[in-house]
Amino acid sequence: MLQQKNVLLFDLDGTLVNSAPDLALAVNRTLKDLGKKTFDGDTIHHWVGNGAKVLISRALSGSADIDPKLDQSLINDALAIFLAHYEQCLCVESVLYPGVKEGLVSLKSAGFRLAIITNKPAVFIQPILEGLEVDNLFELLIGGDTLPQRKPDPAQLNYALAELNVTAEQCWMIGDSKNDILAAKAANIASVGLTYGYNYGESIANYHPELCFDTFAQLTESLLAK
Ligand SMILES: O=C(O)COP(=O)(O)O
Ligand SMILES: [Mg+2]
Repeated sequence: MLQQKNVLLFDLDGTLVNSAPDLALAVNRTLKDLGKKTFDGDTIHHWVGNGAKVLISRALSGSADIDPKLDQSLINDALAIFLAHYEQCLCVESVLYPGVKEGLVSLKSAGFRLAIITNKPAVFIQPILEGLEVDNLFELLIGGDTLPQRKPDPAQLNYALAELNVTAEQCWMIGDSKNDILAAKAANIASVGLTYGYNYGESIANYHPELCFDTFAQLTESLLAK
């Protein structure tokens, strides 16, 4: 059953790239510029997953639950400052998770078509892939601002199906967050949960992806298995 699917839709942050340290660096530089309290990396890590605006709104709220009284103009100013800082530190501490580069290369050589669907702003995808030397493997890059909707909405996944001219049955959506699994289910795409990334401190298995792996090497091995 696994080998009948030949399209792999990958989430980026927490799935291919451990990007939380650089996101935390940019968040804290932003908070410092605004004269606000900064946070440790572990706290910020739990706020990653819904794109840049939600991340900075959580940081301004000091909580995963965004303060409904937050001023919209403060959010917009903080977002602009954050984006400028993040652009300067995309690959300072960010690394591919173990087994990702070898896994992607062998999956592509085995005939799988690869795409990225992330909630991260699209402008950062290519520079990060270049910085980590995996930029020539993907056919399609979809960011959190490519469409008005973001995961867990299925719109980015449905858009990918149309762009790649494939059916939902041909694809796996592979991610670390409930947003990936919920979007996949809403698009009728089978999903794989990876347990090492960012899921707000919760087990990804709670969202019932079809498959679950603890390492990228295990994922690669399963997909390549006859
Ligand atoms: O940057 C984010 O908020 C999440 O990005 P992801 O969708 O690649 O996990
Ligand atoms: Mg992710």
